This record gives sequence, structure tokens and C-alpha cells, in this order.
Amino acid sequence: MRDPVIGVVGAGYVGLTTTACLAHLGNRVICVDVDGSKVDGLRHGEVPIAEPGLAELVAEGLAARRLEFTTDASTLGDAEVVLLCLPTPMGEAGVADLSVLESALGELAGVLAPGCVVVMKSTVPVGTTARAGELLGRSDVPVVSNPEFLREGHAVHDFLHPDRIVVGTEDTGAAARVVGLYAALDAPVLRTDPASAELAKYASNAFLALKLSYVNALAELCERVGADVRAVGRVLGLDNRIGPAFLAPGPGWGGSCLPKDTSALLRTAEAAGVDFGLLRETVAVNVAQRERVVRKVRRAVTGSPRGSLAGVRLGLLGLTFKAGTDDLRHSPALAVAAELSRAGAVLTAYDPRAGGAGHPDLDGIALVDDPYLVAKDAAGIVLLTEWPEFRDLDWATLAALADHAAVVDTRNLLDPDTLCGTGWVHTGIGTPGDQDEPDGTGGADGPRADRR
Ligand SMILES: NC(=O)C1=CN([C@@H]2O[C@H](COP(=O)(O)OP(=O)(O)OC[C@H]3O[C@@H](n4cnc5c(N)ncnc54)[C@H](O)[C@@H]3O)[C@@H](O)[C@H]2O)C=CC1
Ligand SMILES: O=C(O)[C@H]1O[C@H](OP(=O)(O)OP(=O)(O)OC[C@H]2O[C@@H](n3ccc(=O)[nH]c3=O)[C@H](O)[C@@H]2O)[C@H](O)[C@@H](O)[C@@H]1O
Repeated sequence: MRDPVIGVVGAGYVGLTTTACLAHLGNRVICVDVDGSKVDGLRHGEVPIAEPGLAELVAEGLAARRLEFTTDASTLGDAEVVLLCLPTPMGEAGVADLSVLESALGELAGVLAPGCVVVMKSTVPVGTTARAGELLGRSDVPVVSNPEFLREGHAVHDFLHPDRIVVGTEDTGAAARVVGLYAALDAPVLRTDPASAELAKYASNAFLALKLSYVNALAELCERVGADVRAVGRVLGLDNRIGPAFLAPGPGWGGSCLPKDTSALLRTAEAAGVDFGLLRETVAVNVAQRERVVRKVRRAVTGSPRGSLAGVRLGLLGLTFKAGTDDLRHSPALAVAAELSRAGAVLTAYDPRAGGAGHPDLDGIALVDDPYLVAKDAAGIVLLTEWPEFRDLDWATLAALADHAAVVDTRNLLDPDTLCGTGWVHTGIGTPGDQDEPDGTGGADGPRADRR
């Protein structure tokens, strides 16, 4: 007799990680994706996304014949459990677009065996799991909410070592089946109703966004009053009730999920008649953060936060939405680049990984494969993603290549003292001397460009 089959629909960050990890835990897994070329590659062990350990687990699963990749959803006829890992992008007016999910459910309705459990791993608005059951129209196939909390760049680790596993269903038998999938993992399991599970996922991402907007707003205050956000953050982080994570200021938060999920949660609140002003402000601070970065760049290269960037050559270091991923979707780096480009700057960019996922519009940015080329004849460098290797660049050489050695370090990655010795004038975020003046006065300590 063959082992029971687990089906996974969608071979993206969540689906492929789920597939590979469940196979690693000893299951037979069939992963279905509509993208034929992705499926062909995966059959040969070619993993299209950069996630540590993922290619190894896919290779292990293929070698053990526990893994199958296909475009044919009808192969899920024998599956005991089918996990939906489909995209739920930001749709019109910020509402989650569930069209892919809905069409997949329509297709699965005629395929799944009686008693199969459908697991909603996609991030979906409250009520979607219940509605998915109706769309499926199969009283013999329960649908369970089981949101995923993994981070890109840590997907395999986070799947195998989750902080918690949430199983949202009123159906005890279906819940047991889903809990069983994770039996080998050492993590607390929380059984909830489907609505609470769905909302908890959005609430988690929105809280992370809130923490980041708080620290970015705090960084602005630090600049104005002469405090150092790094020191303030260390003090905050040592309070167990606050915790040290997500306290690093930056160019704003992005990625494929925080922006769409805050937006979808706002729409949910609106529809429920709740004025979630705190969350609206969280998003507004994030938009303002990009503008602050652009003002810092203007000031660093022209001496005034209102100086013109028309025709000014700028080098960008980093394009992905954070370090450790190749994902460009909703990258704050790209948002800042777009603003700079709109202001007339001529942009050259280097990123060690960008390009693997997302396919955003990079028009107007000259991509180079050598970080030193971004400095050539540049009026300044803007560091946008916290790739650690940027610290190890030969900054003296970069200074020699640049027209004007001003660096705006939106991640506080570089050590200003070390840089100073190589001729650079460093502007960070939220540290003394980084003052940003929206009124365009030029700053208490005079234009940076004059201090070279
Ligand atoms: N990316 C992340 O870090 C996390 C994402 N999530 C959520 O998980 C869900 C999936 O996100 P990602 O994995 O990032 O998406 P993704 O965009 O990386 O992958 C989605 C995959 O689904 C495939 N697909 C599209 N339509 C299909 C169909 N009808 N049948 C089969 N395959 C189809 C696509 O070809 C693609 O391979 C979303 O709801 C997201 O919010 C949750 C936690 C973490
Ligand atoms: O639902 C999702 O898709 C996932 O969204 C986020 O994961 P991810 O998108 O991989 O990105 P994060 O690591 O959360 O980073 C988000 C943004 O915040 C920024 N960030 C993060 C931390 C920090 O201290 N400072 C900071 O600016 C990052 O640079 C990035 O732009 C959540 O962390 C995951 O738990 C969740 O599962």
C-alpha cells in the first residue's frame, strides 16, 4: 500500500517550503502549480527562489521519491489533506484579491476525495475559510484555517521551528488531521475558530508594521532632539515585554505581505464599521518614511533638503525589500528609487541577489553586477538594503570613484567613524547629526555637502 498523499497547491515561497518540509518530515507530497516552466524546473531540482536549505530539501524529497511536481490538479484525487498556498495580492481599493483562490477551489471541487481536508495556508480575510467551504460545495470536505507565519529568507527554518501553529476550525476530526501534519515539530498548537485564526494572521503582520512605523517615527524624533535611535532601541529591546526584534529603522517596511496585509486589514475594519486610525497612521508613517529618505538624499548631495536632483547621478546599494532574499515585491528600496527617479536623478544600482522574483518595473535604473560601478561619477550613494557585504566594500576605492562622497545609509549598516576616515560623509537614520528638516532650512549643522 502507498503512503497517504498530501497535496500542496502553489509552489511559491509558502507552497514550495511547505512541500519540501512536509516531504522532509516523511510525507509523500504532490505539489501543483500552474506555472509549467517552474514545475519542469522543480522536477529537476531547480528551485526558483533563494531560500537557505530549500534546494537541499527538494533534492532530498526527489531522491527519496516522496516529492512530485505537476501542473495537473486532478492528481490530488487521492490526497488526504490539500494545503492551499496561493497568492492573495492587494486588489482593487486595497482589498485582498481572492480570485486565484476561488478559481482553484472551483477546480478542486470535482477532484478531491470524500473526507479530504482542505487547509487554507494563504493569508485571507475573515470569513474566507467559511466561504471557501461554500465555494467548494462539498459537505464531505472540511476547510480549515492554518495561517503561515514564515519569513522570507528564513522560510525553511521558520516552517520547521515555528513560534506557534494555529488551527482554526470547529471540526474536531479535521483539526486533528491538520495538527497531525506538524506532530514532529516542537511548537505550541492553538486551536481557534476560523475567524480568529484568519484575523490573528493579519493582526500579527499589522503589529510588526506598527512596531516598525513606531521606530521609524522615533528615529525622526531622535534626530530632532539629538538622541540616538540605536541606543534607544537597545533600551526598548531589553524590556521582555517589547523584545529586541523589529526595532531597526529603515527606509520603510515592505515585502510581499506587510503592505498588502495592513491594507486588507484596514478594509476589513472599515467594512466592520471600525475606525482603525492607529493602523492607518502606521501606513501613513511608512509612506512618509520614503519621503524623508529622499529629503536626506537631497540634503546629502545638494546641501538642502529641497535641492534639485535633476540630472544628478546616484548609486544605489541594495534593491530587495530586505537582506537575505531575492524578492523585489513592494520593496521600499524600489519605492525610494522611484521617487528619486521622478525627481530627475540618474540611478545606477547594485544588488547581490535581486532579480529572482517579483519582476517589478526596474525601468530607469541601470543595474550593474559590480558594486564599485555604482560609485562611478556619482554625486552620492544611497544604501537601501542591509546586505552585510556592503560593510566590507573598500569604501576608500568607492570614494575615489565618486564625484562626491556622500552616503545616505538608510539601514544604519555602516560605521560612520570608519567611513569618515575614507573620505565619506555619512548620513544615517535617527542618529545625532542626521537631522532631517522638512521645512527646508538646511539644518542646524549646515549642509553636509559643505563639510567634505
Ligand atoms: N511570502 C511569504 O513570506 C508569506 C506568504 N504568506 C501568504 O501565503 C500566500 C502565498 O504567498 P507566496 O508563497 O508568497 O506566493 P508566491 O507568489 O510566491 O507563489 C504563489 C504560487 O502560486 C502559483 N499559482 C498561481 N495560481 C495558481 C493556481 N490556480 N493553481 C496552482 N498554482 C497557482 C504561482 O505560479 C506561484 O508559484 C499568500 O496568501 C501570502 O500572503 C504567508 C506567510 C509568509
Ligand atoms: O505574511 C508574511 O508574508 C510574512 O511577512 C513578514 O515576513 P517578510 O515579508 O519575509 O518580511 P519581514 O522580515 O517581516 O520584513 C518586512 C519589512 O520590514 C523591514 N524591517 C524589518 C525589521 C526591522 O527591524 N526593520 C525593518 O525595517 C524589512 O526590511 C522589510 O522591508 C512577517 O515577518 C512574517 O512573519 C509573515 O509570515
